[in-house]
Order: sequence, then C-alpha cells, then structure tokens
Amino acid sequence: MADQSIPEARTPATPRDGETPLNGETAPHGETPLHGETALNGGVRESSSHKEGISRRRLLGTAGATGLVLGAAGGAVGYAARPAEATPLSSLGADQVMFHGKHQPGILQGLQARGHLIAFDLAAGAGRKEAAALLRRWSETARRLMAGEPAQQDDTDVARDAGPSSLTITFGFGHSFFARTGLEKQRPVALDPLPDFSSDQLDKARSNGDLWVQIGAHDALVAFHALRAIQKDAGQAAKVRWQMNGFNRSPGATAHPMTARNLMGQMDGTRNPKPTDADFAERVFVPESGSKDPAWMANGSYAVVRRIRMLLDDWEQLSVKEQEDVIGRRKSDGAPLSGGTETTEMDLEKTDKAGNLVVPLNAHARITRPDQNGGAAMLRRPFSYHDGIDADGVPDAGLLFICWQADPLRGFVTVQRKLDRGDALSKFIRHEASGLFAVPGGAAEGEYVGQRLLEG
Ligand SMILES: C=CC1=C(C)c2cc3[nH]c(cc4nc(cc5[nH]c(cc1n2)c(C)c5CCC(=O)O)C(CCC(=O)O)=C4C)c(C)c3C=C
Ligand SMILES: [Fe+2]
Repeated sequence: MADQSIPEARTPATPRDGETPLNGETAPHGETPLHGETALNGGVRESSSHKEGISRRRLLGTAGATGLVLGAAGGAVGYAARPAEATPLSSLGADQVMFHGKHQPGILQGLQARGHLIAFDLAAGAGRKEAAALLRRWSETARRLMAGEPAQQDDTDVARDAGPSSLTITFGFGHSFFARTGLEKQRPVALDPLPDFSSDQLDKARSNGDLWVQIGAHDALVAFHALRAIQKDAGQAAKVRWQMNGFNRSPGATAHPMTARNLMGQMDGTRNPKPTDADFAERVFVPESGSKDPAWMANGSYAVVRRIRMLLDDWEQLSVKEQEDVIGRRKSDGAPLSGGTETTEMDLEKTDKAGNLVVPLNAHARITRPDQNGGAAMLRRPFSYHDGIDADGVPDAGLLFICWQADPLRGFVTVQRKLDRGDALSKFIRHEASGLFAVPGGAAEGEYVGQRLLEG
C-alpha cells in the first residue's frame, strides 16, 4: 500500500520550518498503536505552553494516568496535581504545525481528522482598512492556536486540555473581496469566476465569498475551538456567508499507513502529486517571480472548493465490480484494474480475453490523469462530509473536494470540463456548491497573512 500521498503530521524532536515536505524527508511515526499513521510533514513540532504555564504536552500525559481522577475533581486543579512522569496516551495531541513559513499551513499537511470551512463577506461599510485589521487578528489567533496557546481574548476553553493536534488555519480571498476593498488592480486573473459546468447544481448562498478560512485538526474540539475563535474575531468586520464541516479517518484507525477512503469506500488520493515530484512546487504554488500573478501571491496557491454530494443510494446498488469499473481501480486496495498494487502504473491499453479494455474508457481514474489532460494536475486535499439525512431518507453526504494548484484554469477547470462531458462517476455525484480562493503565501515572522496585498 502506498504511503499517504499528502504527508501526515508528526512530532519531531526539534522544531522545523514549513518546508520539509518539499525536500522529501519521510518520517514514519508509528511509535504507538494509538497513533500509527505515516508521518511526513513540514512545520510540525511539539506544542508550547498553555496560559497557566502548564504545557499542553504535559497536560496530554494526564489523560491516560489520571483521566478518572480529573473527571471527578474537574478542571485545572486535577491537571496541576498530575504526576510529571505520567505516560502520554498518544503524541497526536502534541503535534504542531508552524504558522509562519513559505506557504500557508493546511496545504501540504496530511489529511486531518476534522475540518471546518467557513466563508465570510465583509460587512457593509468595511473596506481595506477593516480587512487588514481582520487579517492581522486572524493571523495572530491562528499563530497562537496552532502553537497550542489560548486565543487572544475570551478563550472559550474548549481546547484547554488538548495539544494543538496538528491544527492548521488557512486564509484565502475570493473574487468579490477585491472590489469591496478597492484592490481590483491586485486581483489575480486566475480568480476569474469558474465557468459554468453543465452538471452543476450550485447553491449560490453556499458558494464563493469575500474571505475563506479552512481549519483542520486531528481533534474535533480543537477544530471547533479554532472555528469559534475565527468567527468571534470577525466581529463587526465580516459576516458568515456559509460554513461546512468535514472529517477524515482518525490517525491510528488503520493498522498501517494507507491512502484514505471516501464515503463511496474507494481509496482516494493515490495519484496525488507528491512533494518529492520534480514539478510538484510549480504545479501547486505560484512562483516567486516570472508568473502572471501579482507579486503578493508569491508562494501562494489557488484553492477550488466544491461541495460534491454523493448519491449513495444509487452507488450502493452497484456490485463491487461495477463500482470498480466506474473508477478504474480495485475497491479493496486501490490497484488499477490493469493489475498490480496501488502504486502500479495503470496500463491504459490492456484488454481482457474478449478484447475489451480492462480500464473502461470513461473510468474516472483514466480520464482525470494528467497525461489525458495536457498535463493538468492538482493537489487534492478533501474532507468527507455528512450533514444528516434528508426527509426522504437520503443521506446528505459526500466530499468537500478541495484542490490546490498554481493555476486553476490549467488544473481544476481543465479536468472538470472533461468530467462534465460525462465520466462514469458523474451519475453518482452532484456538485452543490463551489468556491475559488486566492491563498497567499505564508506569513513571515511578524507579518500577517495577506499583508503584502493589503499594505502593498
Ligand atoms: C475536477 C477534478 C476532480 C473532481 C471534481 C473529482 C471528484 C471525485 N473524485 C473521486 C474519487 C476518485 N478520484 C480519483 C482520482 C482523481 N480524481 C481527480 C480529479 C477530480 N476528482 C484526479 C486529478 C485524479 C487523479 C488522476 C491521476 O493522476 O491519475 C480516484 C482514484 C485514486 C486516486 O488517484 O486518488 C478516486 C477514487 C470522487 C469520489 C469524487 C467526487 C465526489
Ligand atoms: Fe477524482
């Protein structure tokens, strides 16, 4: 089985900056059965101190040894009384992603168990000045929470006992942001609205937005804590336009590292570009110079967000063989139908005894390949979602498809145009919401995200 195609977080002995994945370092971290996923991650380190000076990492150690006592005694008194040598249940909570770095966090990190997406529109009367102040507030909140520290003010205590749990907070700007702030001249051409696709059934109210924030963590409370802090920080400057919640497999749930599965049961992410690929950076990130993008987008990326409902009742009517023909890969292990293992190159020409192609012409994994789309590639980093069951008994579930690329026209749009003409999967999915956001490069120490745009 392949390693996670996007690196997974870990707890290294020493702090590192945010660039590690691009140099290809791998660091398996199956130290404990509770946390046995592949680890290969940039900008991850142990958490730092909490507001009373008790480190979150030390607090984590209490969970196994004194959980019952804490439950009975309640709160900080119990934590203070915890024996220093308590054995941590897992290092997962202590894993920390660096806020500052070349790229924003939340792009290169492995899939996180919990995710929240939230889009805001600037409030009436709010412009560039208010937006700059908001991004400054948000950046400081992100830096603190990702370091395992409480929010700047009125912390809700929701994440109090936990480490940062690989929390990442990522900020992006939508097309409408630039007119609202008088920054039209700085708007990248790449942010031009996505074309309409014939199969789209988009809900405008749950699409786009002036500002977009992606939150991910391996702990649901840590993720919610961050969501709430981001919302409260918005204050009078911006109002929520839409919000979505997602999830992925918890680290340690599988006995050994493997590509994640989606709610259709397929292994999804196998052929993601890898940080070790020679052309990875140019496919995913805007270069520092020499592109048509404005300078403030250097080291940034474009996120396409699609809420894609899975028509699970229809999908689950299919036999496994039929499901495999839709994708072109085996359901059990993600191997191509032409044979081999998950990482074996797909043989597009292979035929069976009757002369039929073993990977059908309209199989999703065949027609999305870069070599079938003029080299179009994107880094897919999704969350699954489940928002309950409709009145007619149909699950409102699917994929919060998020893909990252240096150029959405060359990435998502090229491939989606092809899919829109009818891949085998199209019958079983429905695109219900959409967003395109310019995600600037990471903030340097002392900077906030988007500063070069807002103060440039
Ligand atoms: C426009 C881009 C894409 C959309 C939308 C999309 C939706 C979607 N995909 C799956 C499941 C799988 N996709 C797989 C591969 C794959 N998909 C895309 C693009 C879109 N998918 C690409 C670029 C690729 C990789 C192609 C390649 O490089 O070979 C696979 C196979 C395993 C893998 O490589 O990840 C699965 C499974 C679903 C369920 C879905 C919408 C809900
Ligand atoms: Fe796909």
